[in-house]
Amino acid sequence: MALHEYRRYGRQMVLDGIGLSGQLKLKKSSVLVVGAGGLGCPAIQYLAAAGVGTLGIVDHDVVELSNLQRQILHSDTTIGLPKAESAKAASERLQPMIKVVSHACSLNAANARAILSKYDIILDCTDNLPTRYLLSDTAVLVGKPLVSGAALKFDGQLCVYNLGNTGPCYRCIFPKPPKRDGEGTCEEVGVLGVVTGVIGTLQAMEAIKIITGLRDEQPSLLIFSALSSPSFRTMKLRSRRPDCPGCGGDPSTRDRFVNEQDYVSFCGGEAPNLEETGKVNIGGRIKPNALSESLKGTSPTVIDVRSPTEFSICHLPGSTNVPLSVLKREPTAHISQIGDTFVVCRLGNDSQTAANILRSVSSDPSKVFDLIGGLRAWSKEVDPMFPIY
Ligand SMILES: Nc1ncnc2c1ncn2[C@@H]1O[C@H](COP(=O)(O)OP(=O)(O)OP(=O)(O)O)[C@@H](O)[C@H]1O
Ligand SMILES: [Zn+2]
Repeated sequence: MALHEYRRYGRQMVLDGIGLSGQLKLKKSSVLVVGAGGLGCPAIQYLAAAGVGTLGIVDHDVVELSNLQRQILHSDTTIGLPKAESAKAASERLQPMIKVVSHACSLNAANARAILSKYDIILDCTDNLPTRYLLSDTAVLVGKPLVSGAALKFDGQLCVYNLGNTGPCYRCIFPKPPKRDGEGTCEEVGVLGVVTGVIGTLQAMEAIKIITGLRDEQPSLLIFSALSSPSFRTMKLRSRRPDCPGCGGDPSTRDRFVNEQDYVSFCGGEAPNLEETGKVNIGGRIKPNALSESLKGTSPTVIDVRSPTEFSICHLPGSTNVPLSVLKREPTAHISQIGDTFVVCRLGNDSQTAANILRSVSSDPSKVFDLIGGLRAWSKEVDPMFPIY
């Protein structure tokens, strides 16, 4: 190591358990961060600063304004650029001596093995279940530990899978995709940036512990709830399930298992379009421009099924806030039996559910409409100044 490296890393090299040998291990190591979003940005930042020799960054998305509240390696000037490139440039600014490789592509069953096998440790900083299962299966296949993080609203989770190639994998703990009742993605239900910061930073911590040999091999799941006291809880995890298709059985068949998996449909596929699945009683769906016309001159019932918090940020003039949970309890109280009823939400999913419920109690279901694409589409197509997020 050069003199400037002793200076740069001195504060962590003096720590028992790190020392010169630990710093050299970090320098020789390579970590792949999948997802350069809310979790990936803080993880990349600390791994780069700590001197991890090679960092790989996978992300298929581009930077958007709504990312900047938590995806701290990106900035106004990188909006529109691939996140993998934006994060690479930011980490190179932070630490010019390390090697950063960007993979601006979707990680899928066809490329996961080739990409993961180039690195020592994998960080799952993504936000969707198909990628979580794919990463877990592939990490087992290529024999790498997988440091997995998740964050939503005020809560987060952290777990290291396939630790020492003997620890449980994601499928051992979640043989079926975990149900998140009434919950959605960060985009749907929100997340506090600091929560992703906490979990992403802990993912970097776990990676550093594994590289330097400071991590024991006891599998555990850390649960973080910013609004609870205490905020951190740790649960010991069971060992591998012998019948787990991801890590149990004959290793020679695992490659085929990954190739044959349809990860998206295993996890329930895309958010259902109720109209296509035949669950909408009649075709009472309306596009933003048509709703805009319908609102002119008349004063129909407009029900906004978002939460009161979301409603207080912005809403259509004359609309009434009836959160979906309230509407489900007493649908008849909110239906206009005379004129049209228009139901809106943010992205157009909850309003479909709500409209369906209202149709089932309406004397004329053809007068109940839900706004396609929600208020997000309204802001794009009708009113660009509408401050939806
Ligand atoms: N299979 C995948 N291949 C590559 N990148 C992925 C994959 N799955 C998820 N990602 C990336 O993981 C990141 C997850 O981060 P995060 O949820 O904070 O960002 P986001 O999706 O931009 O957020 P929002 O939900 O607010 O739009 C995203 O940048 C996303 O592009
Ligand atoms: Zn398993």
